[in-house]
Amino acid sequence: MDTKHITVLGSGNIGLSLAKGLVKANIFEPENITLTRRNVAALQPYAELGYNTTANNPEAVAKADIIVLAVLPQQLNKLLDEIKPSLDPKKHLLISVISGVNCQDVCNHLGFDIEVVRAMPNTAIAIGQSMTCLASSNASAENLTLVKSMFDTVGVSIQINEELMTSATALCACGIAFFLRSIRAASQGGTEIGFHAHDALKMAAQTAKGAADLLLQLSSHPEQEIDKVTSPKGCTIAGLNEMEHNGFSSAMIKGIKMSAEKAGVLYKND
Ligand SMILES: NC(=O)C1=CN([C@@H]2O[C@H](COP(=O)(O)OP(=O)(O)OC[C@H]3O[C@@H](n4cnc5c(N)ncnc54)[C@H](OP(=O)(O)O)[C@@H]3O)[C@@H](O)[C@H]2O)C=CC1
Ligand SMILES: O=C(O)[C@@H]1CCC=N1
Repeated sequence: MDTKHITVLGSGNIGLSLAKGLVKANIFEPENITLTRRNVAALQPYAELGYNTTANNPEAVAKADIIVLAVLPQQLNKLLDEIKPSLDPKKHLLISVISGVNCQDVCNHLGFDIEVVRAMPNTAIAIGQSMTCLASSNASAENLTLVKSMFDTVGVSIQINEELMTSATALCACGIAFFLRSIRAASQGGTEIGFHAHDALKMAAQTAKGAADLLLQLSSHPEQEIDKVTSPKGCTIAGLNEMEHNGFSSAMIKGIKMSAEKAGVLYKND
């Protein structure tokens, strides 16, 4: 894989996180990655690390084997118009991390068929801990395997049906923000009951990591693990029930449904 050249068109939050993750996983050298954005000066720290940086999308496409589309949904059509003359369906594989845009939407806008794999990572990709969902309606099995092997080096990936990609966006890509907010809220509670803010945050984050690892390593169900914590007449069940009376689970479920709804219309509304 490291003999290939990968170009990230739209090197913002997720594009840069992906590039950093691929380098950290040792499957690409910065020299084999080109990063683009219009405000190319903002990429100077990456140029100093050996990445190729440019504002010239067609040039960046011409030197790539794999092209990652990582602009906002509302920025996509303009980008596709710009790179269309440089795209070669026989040479290029597109990976789109853009929410709400189908593989067919990309081909329709270009006016020709090109293999597109949709990937929905989250920002933990920068440290090799992403949950990434993959889907395609037109990529070869070989290219899907290639993309899966790439994303498996920067976390865990699964292949899903394309119609579930907006749901995957809500649960996994937006989801990391939901868990971060939960940890922040727990730390705020911790400060109110006596811990300095930096200690409370560290304690809350490690507690959350332990909870996730209990489920991942033991393959157990959350309620099974919760039952082990809630002593009869104890303080855990008192706190948990208070949270539920205030809509804790309901708020998370409603938030995820709202994000999925929004993810489904991000492109269509522009
Ligand atoms: N953030 C996240 O956690 C995730 C985001 N996504 C998806 O990834 C995409 C990007 O999101 P995010 O990284 O948050 O957004 P950002 O705004 O951080 O990144 C988008 C980048 O695209 C650049 N850009 C815009 N137009 C062009 C262009 N014509 N040519 C080259 N670069 C361009 C912008 O820089 P400049 O203005 O300088 O050109 C910017 O750096 C979205 O479609 C989102 O749905 C998917 C999964 C997770
Ligand atoms: O908030 C957003 O729209 C993007 C998509 C998933 C994560 N961030």
